[in-house]
Amino acid sequence: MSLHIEVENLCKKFQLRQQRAYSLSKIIHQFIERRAFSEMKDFWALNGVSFQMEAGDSLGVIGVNGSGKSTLLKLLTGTMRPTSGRITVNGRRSALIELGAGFHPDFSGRENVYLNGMILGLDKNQIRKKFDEIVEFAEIEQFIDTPVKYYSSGMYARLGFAVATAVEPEILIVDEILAVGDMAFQQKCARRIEEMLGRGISLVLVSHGTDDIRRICRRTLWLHKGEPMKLGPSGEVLDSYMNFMGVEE
Ligand SMILES: Nc1ncnc2c1ncn2[C@@H]1O[C@H](COP(=O)(O)OP(=O)(O)OP(=O)(O)O)[C@@H](O)[C@H]1O
Repeated sequence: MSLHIEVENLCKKFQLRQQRAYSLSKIIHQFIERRAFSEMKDFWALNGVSFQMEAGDSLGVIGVNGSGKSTLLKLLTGTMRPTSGRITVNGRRSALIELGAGFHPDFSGRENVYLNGMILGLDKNQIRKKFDEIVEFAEIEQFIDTPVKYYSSGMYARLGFAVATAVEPEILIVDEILAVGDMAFQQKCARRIEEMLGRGISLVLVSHGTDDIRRICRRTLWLHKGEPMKLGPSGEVLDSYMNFMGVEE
């Protein structure tokens, strides 16, 4: 089996500006002397993450707010570079990590399908062939010629998901975004993802909805403050995570 994703000791450091806690007289003194009120501090958003994914593999990523999940996805999509470590992605990626990312608010749904499809690597003809299927999946026939700035967040997510999955990626990277759709749509997305996995794509899915991860993802990576806490079969990792969080299913 070919390796779709290889991540080795991945680290991402940010520089965080820290305001110094000073008295007012000190602040005035600093200001007069034109000295900085703040200093930069290193902050590791991701520290030593490693995993491999084969074709057809699925990885869930969980963790509390600020644990580094989105940072990992940005590194996987190539929109951010690691501070150290290695990341190799073999295959056409399609990412849904920001609501309506790549959508132009003033363009209609139809125009955005073409724009987005082209960004994701299809030509005009290929998009034309898939157009009806995309609109039908998104269930927004009635609004397809309306500028997307008038869409609800659910409609944005539907169209974004429909386009991102219609381009037949080899690697699908999905952030929390599915959570904005209603339950029926979430189930429809989950079914489409399962079909795609059956065809051999790889999936990285970030979700706070542990049910989705348990159902869809073979393995799960639990991040905490940027550190990999546990990586293994989803059931085991999710049980440890819930235990750690003190929540019962
Ligand atoms: N560009 C940036 N500059 C500085 N710090 C950043 C930057 N991006 C993220 N961080 C910090 O890195 C940490 C991890 O952020 P990240 O968005 O990856 O977390 P997350 O697990 O996706 O959180 P959430 O569940 O809230 O979406 C956070 O503390 C965040 O403040």
